[in-house]
Amino acid sequence: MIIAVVGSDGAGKSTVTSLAVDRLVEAGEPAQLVERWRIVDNPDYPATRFLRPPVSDLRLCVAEMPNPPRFLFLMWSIGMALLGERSQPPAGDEAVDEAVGVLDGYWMKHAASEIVYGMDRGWVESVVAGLPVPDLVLYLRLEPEAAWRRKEHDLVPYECGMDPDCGRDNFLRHQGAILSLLDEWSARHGWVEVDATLPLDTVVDRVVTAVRSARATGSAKAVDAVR
Ligand SMILES: Cc1cn([C@H]2C[C@H](O)[C@@H](COP(=O)(O)OP(=O)(O)O)O2)c(=O)[nH]c1=O
Repeated sequence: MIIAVVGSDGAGKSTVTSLAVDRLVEAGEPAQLVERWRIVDNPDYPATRFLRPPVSDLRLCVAEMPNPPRFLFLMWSIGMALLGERSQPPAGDEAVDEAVGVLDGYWMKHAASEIVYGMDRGWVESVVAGLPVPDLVLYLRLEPEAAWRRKEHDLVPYECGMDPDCGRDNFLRHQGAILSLLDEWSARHGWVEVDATLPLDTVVDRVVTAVRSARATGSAKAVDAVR
């Protein structure tokens, strides 16, 4: 089962996903955090051994890539994180149904961002349609102003319309455009919106509840549980 935690930059994807998975694992539940950079220097992913740490350098290299290679790299890396693990049980194994991969981000924010950077929207949407469809998407929704307050001192140009100075106006403009696309996809694909301005504990609780409910009852009922 695949559950994606998505949202624009600063919405809390990494923080919330990591805390939610920790909580599930501590409770003995078969949840696994899936994020793209786990494929680096990790023997569980033998086919990605050509990638070299540190991840901070890889991130810089990605930002320097031209499109469409950059977008394709981002989709390739999350696809590998999801599907390329050596220890994955064979398809059809019961464990496949039981295990929950909780994705930090998946394709959504990057696809939106690359469309804002000028990629053809129809082409981007066709590419992501070829990736595994999540059983549930939890959309941490945060307005750009609130994201700016969280991230003001921790920004990279990629998050700010490639403004090397990471200025406020460019951040707000770029993130506003990303949010519009995410809102549209959320409505179209039936994502479950979680108010990311709620206290962190509450947001984590909602994600944990949704994962448990999805495992126990199937994704449709998990949608009701989190609402
Ligand atoms: C979840 C959360 C994050 N933060 C901070 C932690 C980080 O410095 C920053 C961004 O969080 P992060 O989890 O990195 O967001 P994302 O992965 O969606 O880009 O916001 C808060 O201040 N409050 C919160 O409730």
